[in-house]
Amino acid sequence: MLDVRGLSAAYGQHPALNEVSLSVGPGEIVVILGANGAGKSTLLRAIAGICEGRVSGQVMLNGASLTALNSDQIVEQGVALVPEGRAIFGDLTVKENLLLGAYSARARADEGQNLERVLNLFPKLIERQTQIARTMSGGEQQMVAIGRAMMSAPDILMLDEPSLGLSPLLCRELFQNLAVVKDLGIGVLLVEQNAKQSLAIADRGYLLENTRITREDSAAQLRSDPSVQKAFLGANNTTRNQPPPQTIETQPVEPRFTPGPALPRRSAEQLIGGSIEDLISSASEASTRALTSPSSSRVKQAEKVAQSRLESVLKDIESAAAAARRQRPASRPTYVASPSPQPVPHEDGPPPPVVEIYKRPHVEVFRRRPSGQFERE
Ligand SMILES: Nc1ncnc2c1ncn2[C@@H]1O[C@H](COP(=O)(O)OP(=O)(O)OP(=O)(O)O)[C@@H](O)[C@H]1O
Repeated sequence: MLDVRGLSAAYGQHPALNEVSLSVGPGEIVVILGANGAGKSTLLRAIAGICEGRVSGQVMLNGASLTALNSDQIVEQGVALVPEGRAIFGDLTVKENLLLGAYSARARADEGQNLERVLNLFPKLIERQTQIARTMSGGEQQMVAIGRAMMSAPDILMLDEPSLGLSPLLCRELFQNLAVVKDLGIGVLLVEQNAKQSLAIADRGYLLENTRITREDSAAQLRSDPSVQKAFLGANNTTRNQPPPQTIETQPVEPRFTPGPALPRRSAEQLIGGSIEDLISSASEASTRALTSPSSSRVKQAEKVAQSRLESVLKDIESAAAAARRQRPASRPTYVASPSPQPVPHEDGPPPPVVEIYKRPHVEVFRRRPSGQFERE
């Protein structure tokens, strides 16, 4: 049983989650509904220990606290997250992606059994195990992402907008698969904008509005509630995919909760559960294999066509720029740099707020050589 008590998160001065409490039982599907920016992804990331902001509150799994643990330890305890956008390793094969999910000690011993369970859940992956993941369709990639999370043998599976970008047919298939995950006794915490299909398979749901839980109810009650229908189920729907109904605060905001210690950050190697070097050499091997496969001449042909299209677009841009230069007036206004940046005056009121963005600072770039090998830049 996952039990979240008073979970809050903030990015600098910007509160993203306020005193959120919820629970997910074994074999239960719980859906979180909310408009864009309500704090849904922050909630899942905070539970998984990967929120970049300041987090406070309690997260318990089967009575044990996860609050002070890092994300690897949280996976080890039995909570897995399928993040928004899937985040699979595109240059690795399907099987390599799945096996990366079994890096935790709790899953390693039963790797074979877990793989069998995933392939039973997604039979389409059986004959695709050696396929390079990025060459698969969006729906198939989503299966790989969920399969990878399932390889960690979780008690709780969290999914962030898994239906995003999928066709209606693939959406239906995805939600049917989640119902099978539930039948395995795994608790599912699902963030979705597809309220109709998610409420159809869910047991309970929470409404998250403007950083706070405003309602908890059975999925059946939520489905039949006119206000939920209006907001999330398409009846005069005006809020789905719209910004949350909050006014933008232009003054510094007082924190509305007591900040606790930040959850520990993780290195990239902790994230993937192995060394970057091993991952790169595995990616190199996969990519070399792909280039030397019988279809590689077709790939080269396609690359040539793309290259010549790119060159012709660049030529068009250059000639347009040359034409613009010829038409430019002889004398141009002179700009004098001001000593310090001044806020831009805003005709209708105060200037827009400054939004702080928190990102991981470390980026490494790898170049793929024509041979298919990857090298660090
Ligand atoms: N890394 C970050 N740095 C700064 N602000 C952030 C960061 N991540 C999220 N936010 C802000 O926190 C708020 C909640 O974002 P979050 O992604 O949790 O919302 P959401 O409900 O998942 O939205 P969506 O449905 O659009 O994905 C938003 O105002 C967002 O701009």
